[in-house]
Amino acid sequence: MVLDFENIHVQYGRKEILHGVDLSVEKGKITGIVGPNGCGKSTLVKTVFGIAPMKEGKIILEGQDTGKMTRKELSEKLGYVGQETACVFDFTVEDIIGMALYNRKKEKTSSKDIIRHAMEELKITDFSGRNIQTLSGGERKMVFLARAVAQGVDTIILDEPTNHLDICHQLFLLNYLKQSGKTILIVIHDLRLASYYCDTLYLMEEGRVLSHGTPQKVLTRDHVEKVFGISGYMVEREDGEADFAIDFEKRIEN
Ligand SMILES: Nc1ncnc2c1ncn2[C@@H]1O[C@H](COP(=O)(O)OP(=O)(O)OP(=O)(O)O)[C@@H](O)[C@H]1O
Repeated sequence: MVLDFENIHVQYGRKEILHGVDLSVEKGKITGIVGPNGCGKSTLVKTVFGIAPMKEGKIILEGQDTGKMTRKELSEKLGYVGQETACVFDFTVEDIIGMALYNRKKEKTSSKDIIRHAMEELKITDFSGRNIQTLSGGERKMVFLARAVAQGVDTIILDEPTNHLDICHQLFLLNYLKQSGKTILIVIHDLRLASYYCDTLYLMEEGRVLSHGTPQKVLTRDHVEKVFGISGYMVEREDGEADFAIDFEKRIEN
């Protein structure tokens, strides 16, 4: 495994938010975390960077305890795209993407070329020179994704990256991640997208992992009803691909 969360406990004040979470991310695969609002998904991924304080537990990245790594060492191995893309200063798109380069060792390719390449990869060359504050929420999201790409790392953690993106950009982004061959840990709300793009899913409920495994194993009718209070389940389409269906009319009485 590339990244292992072992027995993670997080507490804010007197309230324990995560009660011993274990999660493993496999090399070259997309691992998704799903679960209702407030169940602790973002808190879990933030523990890697020390943004959420761990009371107990350990995170192992490529065999190293992240608690013993400097932020620079972390940034050489791990990219992060958080939920927040607000920016109050007058940075250009290139300035934001260029922030990724502080971790990169001296190499033949110039900084300008790396930034340009990341913009081409995410098809945002039209934003060149724009002040980040003048971009829409979805456009800003793509810039922050380009920054993670410019980091040149093999593992990226993304917290609700499809938030603010229209459906076309959601599919573009997820297809991009899928074909990139990178190791991806993604917090994602859309169960249909999660079921299609993720190799492994972790379903969280109230600070614990209720189930993990293939989307078929995790997104059962029982689990979905219990955790989300809706009627949804995996189905097989005519072409043999798995899909996720919702009974829109049916409400579950808890
Ligand atoms: N800094 C903080 N101080 C106190 N409580 C916090 C803090 N950050 C998060 N929490 C609480 O921890 C719980 C988990 O929050 P978290 O953001 O991890 O949930 P989530 O599953 O990512 O939710 P969402 O799907 O809404 O983004 C929530 O009850 C939240 O109010």
